Amino acid sequence: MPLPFHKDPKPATEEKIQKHSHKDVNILILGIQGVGKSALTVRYLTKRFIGDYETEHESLCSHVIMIDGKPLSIHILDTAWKDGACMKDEYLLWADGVILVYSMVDKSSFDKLREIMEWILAKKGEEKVIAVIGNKSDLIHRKQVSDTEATQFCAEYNCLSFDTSASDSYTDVSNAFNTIIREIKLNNKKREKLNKLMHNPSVLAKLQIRQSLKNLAEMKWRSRTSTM
Ligand SMILES: Nc1nc2c(ncn2[C@@H]2O[C@H](COP(=O)(O)OP(=O)(O)OP(=O)(O)O)[C@@H](O)[C@H]2O)c(=O)[nH]1
Repeated sequence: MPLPFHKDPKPATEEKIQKHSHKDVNILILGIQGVGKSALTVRYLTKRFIGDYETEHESLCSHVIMIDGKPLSIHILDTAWKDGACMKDEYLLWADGVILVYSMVDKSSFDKLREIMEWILAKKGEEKVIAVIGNKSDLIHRKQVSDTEATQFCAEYNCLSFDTSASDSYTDVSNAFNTIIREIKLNNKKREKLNKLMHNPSVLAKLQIRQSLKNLAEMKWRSRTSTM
């Protein structure tokens, strides 16, 4: 039976991920193997939890969702970890938002987030919406990551934070994704406004004058200190 959303069965190629309109929302999902990246994506887009997912390749899932009464095209790039090979600059460039997933029952998956986050920051990714999802909250008896650790991490990197169970709660999963998507829309609007402003000739002229005055003041200050 065809899935009620477009899930590309082949690996997501660079060409494919470049095609989307700037009004669409592009989400990159990262995290080590087995944390539930595919389970979360499928749960959000189809409401279903299948249990077994293809793990070899990354895949691009495209879907039109209704958010706040309006349709919106979203594209989710569900990556395959492969020792971090999925941390590709072009993926980050493509994304409007990044979701980092760890499993609450695997401390090493949480520890890995710091490395991923540092890579994102090194590539100036802080302009994007970044969210952390702690998945498998249904396995509370096997929990290895405390709430304090997760809260501290998200506060340190100023990112959104969610707990989910892809297997048990569609509501938690959809709440996490919808909140992230709303944040992305807001962020994209702000960036668009700033972009327009920076291309406005009168604003550009004002900025150039301000820079020239600053340079002049610096020159005066330097010549005064060299004669002292
Ligand atoms: N109990 C429980 N199991 C889950 C949950 N989410 C995913 N799983 C299971 O965890 C395993 C891995 O899930 P995937 O969605 O394939 O994880 P992934 O991060 O996409 O893994 P890779 O594709 O290998 O990178 C599967 O057996 C899922 O059924 C959850 O919330 N609770």
